[in-house]
Amino acid sequence: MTVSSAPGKVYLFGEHAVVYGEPAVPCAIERRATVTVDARADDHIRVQARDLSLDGFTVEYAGDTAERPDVDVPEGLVDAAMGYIDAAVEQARDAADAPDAGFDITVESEIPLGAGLGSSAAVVVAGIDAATRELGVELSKDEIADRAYRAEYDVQDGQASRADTFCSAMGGAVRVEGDDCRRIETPNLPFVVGFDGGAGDTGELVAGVRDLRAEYGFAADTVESIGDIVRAGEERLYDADPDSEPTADLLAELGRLMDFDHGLLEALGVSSRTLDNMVWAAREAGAHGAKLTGAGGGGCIVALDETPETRTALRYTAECRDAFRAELDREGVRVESSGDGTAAADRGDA
Ligand SMILES: Nc1ncnc2c1ncn2[C@@H]1O[C@H](COP(=O)(O)OP(=O)(O)OP(=O)(O)O)[C@@H](O)[C@H]1O
Ligand SMILES: C[C@@](O)(CCO)CC(=O)[O-]
Ligand SMILES: [Mg+2]
Repeated sequence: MTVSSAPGKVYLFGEHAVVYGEPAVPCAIERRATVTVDARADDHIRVQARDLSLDGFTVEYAGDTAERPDVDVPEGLVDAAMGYIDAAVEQARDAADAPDAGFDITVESEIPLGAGLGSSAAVVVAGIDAATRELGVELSKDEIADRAYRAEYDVQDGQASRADTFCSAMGGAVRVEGDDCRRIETPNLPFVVGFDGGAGDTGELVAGVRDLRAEYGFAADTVESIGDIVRAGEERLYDADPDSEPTADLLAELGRLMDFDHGLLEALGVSSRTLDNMVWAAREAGAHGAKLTGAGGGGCIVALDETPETRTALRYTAECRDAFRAELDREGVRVESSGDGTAAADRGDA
């Protein structure tokens, strides 16, 4: 049995525009998806995903033929869920040259689904890590990030950037521009997350921006302007001392750019009334800046505030279901236990 976990993320800025080759800066946060994988003697895949709905479900199938004895959730949801896990299994089989490998898989997660915190990337990254280790293959973090990207790309019909999967695999703050992915050192940024209890469909939201961009030059300009915001923000990050607390100037400037980014995302049609209300509640509470994170449509906002004020204000905001401080995760994917159940040693970066 092998257990691996991987973190979710928030976007400091750059989501959506990153799909069209602009840079983005996502940051891994200390909320994890944990995937337990047990090799089977046959080629069946059995999945338990209790967080996927209120009831959770179990699916067992072999090859392409789904047999769903215990399913009590809508079929579309099952298909959506199985897409990411299937794709992770395919990547692991390919990496280990074991096309007929079967697994019992359990997914547990602290990351709300479809809420902009990268639950899909975390599940895929942890799943590929656990399944390949279970087959005796140890991939570097870079290889896991690459295979996880291919899995998300397939499930999202070619509409995915490398940002979420690279960030989840490597941990920390990262910068992604097309195929160029790197870690960047930043001071500890005081992220506060507000969650409206809802979700957005990443594929649909990305398709909406793609259509707007194709129809209107000014929508394409808006996407480019998001890239300009990221370029301005990263200059400030490179100037900052990663080993010190962020200065008031840095927080003020990053916050201003986050506000600007949210305005442009709103213009591109990916915000919602509840996300906007949480953004305004955070700003009025004194946050340096606030924006939606991830695909949008519903789910989470991220604000910058080193005090408890924003969190408290969000908790008193009607549209907000949950508000929490999100610490930067600097570790990325990690193995929790493998083989005989002993905690495995840390693996170095590739
Ligand atoms: N705990 C889980 N168990 C099983 N599947 C999960 C779990 N968490 C996420 N997933 C898979 O990820 C899908 C959600 O991915 P989606 O990309 O739509 O949202 P997200 O990754 O949470 O947000 P974003 O991409 O905006 O950051 C779910 O439909 C499911 O297929
Ligand atoms: C909306 C998007 O930019 C981020 C989703 O978390 C899509 C992607 O990068 O694949
Ligand atoms: Mg996702």
